Amino acid sequence: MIDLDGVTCRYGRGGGDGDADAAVATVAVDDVSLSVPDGEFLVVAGANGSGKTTLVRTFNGLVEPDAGTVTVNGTPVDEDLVAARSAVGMVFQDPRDQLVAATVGADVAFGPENLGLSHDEIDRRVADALAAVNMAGRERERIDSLSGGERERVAIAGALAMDPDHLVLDEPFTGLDEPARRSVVDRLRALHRGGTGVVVVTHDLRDVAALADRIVGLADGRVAVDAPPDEAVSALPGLDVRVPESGKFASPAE
Ligand SMILES: Nc1ncnc2c1ncn2[C@@H]1O[C@H](COP(=O)(O)OP(=O)(O)OP(=O)(O)O)[C@@H](O)[C@H]1O
Repeated sequence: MIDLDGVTCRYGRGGGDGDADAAVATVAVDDVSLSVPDGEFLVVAGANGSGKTTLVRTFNGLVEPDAGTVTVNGTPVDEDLVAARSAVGMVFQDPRDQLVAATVGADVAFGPENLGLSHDEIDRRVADALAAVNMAGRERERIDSLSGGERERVAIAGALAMDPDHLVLDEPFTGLDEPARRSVVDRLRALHRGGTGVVVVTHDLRDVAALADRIVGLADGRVAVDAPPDEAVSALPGLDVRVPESGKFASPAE
């Protein structure tokens, strides 16, 4: 469970408290309280600059709030960063920011190696994580030989190899063609069914609306919508969020 209580994040204070500094501060996240239960598929939607990335980066301490608290499984994130980062896996907007090794297997193993696990356990986690993104047995392939969709799936596998309770993906469909988008959506559906909590950040709901248990819509750093998809749909276009054309969401069952 991820819990946010009164979280506020600012940029650009320049390290001082004077009026001049305050005048240039951007409030990216403004007094947000939110709980993300284990196993939930949550979509965080909102226009560019509404605070989505900043908000989810507080979930595992990549961004430290200026006010408020974030706890993961009951422990404040700033008291145990390792626990928070083990429980909340993050896949960045551009997988190139995240892929660190030359081959698929070495890349996915990077996180578990830093946890000090045994070789057998690392191998098992890498194999399981690659299977979960439909890339079983491709450990030896070079990252630079992969398509954009495959790189995205390797980035997801790298986060999964940490065995997180929640997987957070920031704009996972950017730059992917339709088959690659569908493949990533299929993987997210399967992960959710397997019990992993999934948080997807997007300004375009078409790919994930049918999977969501709940949609949180941000506007100017505040929660403007917090509802199941069918209820959220009427409010979201007002937040400059692209919704499926029918305005209705398909059943996630298939
Ligand atoms: N490192 C930074 N330094 C200064 N301002 C920042 C920084 N990161 C974000 N901001 C500002 O904070 C606000 C929220 O940005 P954030 O990236 O969290 O929103 P977002 O909804 O994820 O946007 P996008 O969809 O464009 O990624 C914006 O006004 C942005 O310009």
